[in-house]
Amino acid sequence: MVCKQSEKLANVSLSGEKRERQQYVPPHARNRSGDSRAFDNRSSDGEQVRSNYHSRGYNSGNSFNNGNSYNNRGNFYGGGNRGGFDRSSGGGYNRGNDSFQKKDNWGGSRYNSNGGGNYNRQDSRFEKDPNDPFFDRDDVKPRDTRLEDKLFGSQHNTGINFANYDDIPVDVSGNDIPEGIESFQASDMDELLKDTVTKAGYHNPTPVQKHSVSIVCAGRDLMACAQTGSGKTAAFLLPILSQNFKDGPPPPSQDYGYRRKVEPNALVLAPTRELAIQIFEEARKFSYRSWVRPCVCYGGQPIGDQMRDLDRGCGLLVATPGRLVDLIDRGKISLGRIGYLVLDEADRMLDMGFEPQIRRIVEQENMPYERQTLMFSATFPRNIQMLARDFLQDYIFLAVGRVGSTSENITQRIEYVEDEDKRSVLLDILHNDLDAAEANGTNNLTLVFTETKRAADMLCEFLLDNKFYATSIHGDRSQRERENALASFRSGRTPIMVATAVAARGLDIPNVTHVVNFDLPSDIDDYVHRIGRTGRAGNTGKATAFFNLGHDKNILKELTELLREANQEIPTWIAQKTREADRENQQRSFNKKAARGRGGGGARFGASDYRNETRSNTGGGGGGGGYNSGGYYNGGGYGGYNNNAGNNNSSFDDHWN
Ligand SMILES: Nc1ncnc2c1ncn2[C@@H]1O[C@H](COP(=O)(O)OP(=O)(O)OP(=O)(O)O)[C@@H](O)[C@H]1O
Repeated sequence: MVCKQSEKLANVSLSGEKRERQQYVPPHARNRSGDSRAFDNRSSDGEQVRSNYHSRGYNSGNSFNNGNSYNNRGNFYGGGNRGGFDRSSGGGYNRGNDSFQKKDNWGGSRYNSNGGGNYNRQDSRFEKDPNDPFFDRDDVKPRDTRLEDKLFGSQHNTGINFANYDDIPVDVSGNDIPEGIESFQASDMDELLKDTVTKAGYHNPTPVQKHSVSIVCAGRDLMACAQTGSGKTAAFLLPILSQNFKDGPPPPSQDYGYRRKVEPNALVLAPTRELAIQIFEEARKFSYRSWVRPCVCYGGQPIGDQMRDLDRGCGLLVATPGRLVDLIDRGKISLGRIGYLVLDEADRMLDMGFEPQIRRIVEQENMPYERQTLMFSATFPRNIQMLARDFLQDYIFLAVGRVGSTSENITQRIEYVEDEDKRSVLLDILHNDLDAAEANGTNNLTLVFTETKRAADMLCEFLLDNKFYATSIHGDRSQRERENALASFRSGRTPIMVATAVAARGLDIPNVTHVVNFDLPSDIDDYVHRIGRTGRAGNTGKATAFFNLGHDKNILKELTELLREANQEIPTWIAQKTREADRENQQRSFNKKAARGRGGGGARFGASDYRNETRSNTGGGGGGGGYNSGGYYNGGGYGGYNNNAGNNNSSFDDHWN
């Protein structure tokens, strides 16, 4: 089906001459003098546009140089002492300042691999100020106003509906659930972190943060599910960093020599490179002035650069699974000191086929059994709950709203559009967006999703031919191109980005006011994540989906449920199309969704803590026995599941086996 659609797109794109394509005038713009407002605002002729496209969209390398954050960080920490092997220059906190000398043993004076950041600048900007509330704390670096501007300068503003998050019902289940925090300031979080949180403009915690801070600080494992854009990143970073700040840096490794491994204390696994970079940037922000030095490792970039950066110290590592395995194989990283493991968007990692790598990282390396494990996503299908069973111990399940639901901050519209009309309808939408942006004087961004990489490229080309500034992001583009495209979109230079699923998860881009599903995904969870790129942090957004029975009938029922649940308008044609799709579905012998364990018709799997579902289904009792994931850990049997079942007095057994 996808192929068919691509062919159709190809026909439009390739068969028409360029001039012909440029002659397209969308219906609402007809009879106007000059139909090229999309570009006319910026450029007066088509040729210029094309060159603008190259300089703005694809080749604008400048802006995302800061994506290579570890290179930039040379400016902030240690001023380019990349080697880190040089004791005299690479050490953490080796300044002549008394209060810092005390700590020179923990900052990683050799290789810095205990997580201490380098801090050896002889610069008056970095001298401690006696009026600083943290003056007496040896583990807190002096302020750096330039870095503050960089980290906290462009805060993401929360929207008018931010307070409404508190109205979303919260379901917390498990043993001995700690009380959620009321506010960051009244919580037990480390004082330095409280200060940083305020600098970051976080005045009130979101519901997922209220609970996760107390749960993680209480030393518990957590499986958390909350709607897109509701602050899950800080929900895991804040308690981990707070605990790290309180615990102080680990003792230096006894292992000296050039083969010495980097031993982070916290590991965050993310499915995509861009998401890993984004989490890393958040970690950098929240670890400001602390001993924790975050690093990021992901594919598509020279591994040597990443290894050198790791040598400078790494307390918290954000990584994509493939690159992490590579670094482990090269003997660069040891997981022997991991105290916190986070699987962000774990369901997506499994969809992408990362399960073997994840299982290897978690089960077959030397990761301590006594770690805390946290899993976060807006959706939790069956396969991910099974992973939770294997990796988490006596965990608390936290759901803010129904698992897999969409935020009411997003106004969703479903349009019935045949394939051959999609481009024309899209142009109408983009013109309307442009009108709205002009009227409001805002810089609105529109994200358009296609199903295939080829379709993304062709649609981007088509938009450029129609004088819209657009760029594209997908897995066939080089990492540099991907990062440039994202930076160009983020900055508003190309306010339209055509993307595949690679941009569906986790990306937090302010001003994305409209998400268009040019092609609907086949999985409803993907739809939830895609539209979640707008309407974040209490801001409002729009999502439009092009639906047609040829492609999308499998998703229709779940889509309708989702719309109803989020109080969205349900178009009248949907009832009729649902009946048609039902008739067809009944005739099909194989139901893909059922194969994935979603269960047709009723509530989707994972709508609540699965342990409870199982308990009520089986009548409880049992416990223990059951699952043994293979005994990678000393003492036989990864005890999490058995433990959990036993403590809960609930029964996982037959359901999981
Ligand atoms: N307590 C808070 N106060 C103000 N802003 C916040 C708060 N928590 C998070 N934010 C902001 O909200 C935005 C969305 O947060 P985040 O990216 O963590 O959402 P998410 O739940 O992980 O979304 P997704 O499911 O798409 O990954 C970010 O810009 C973040 O800075």
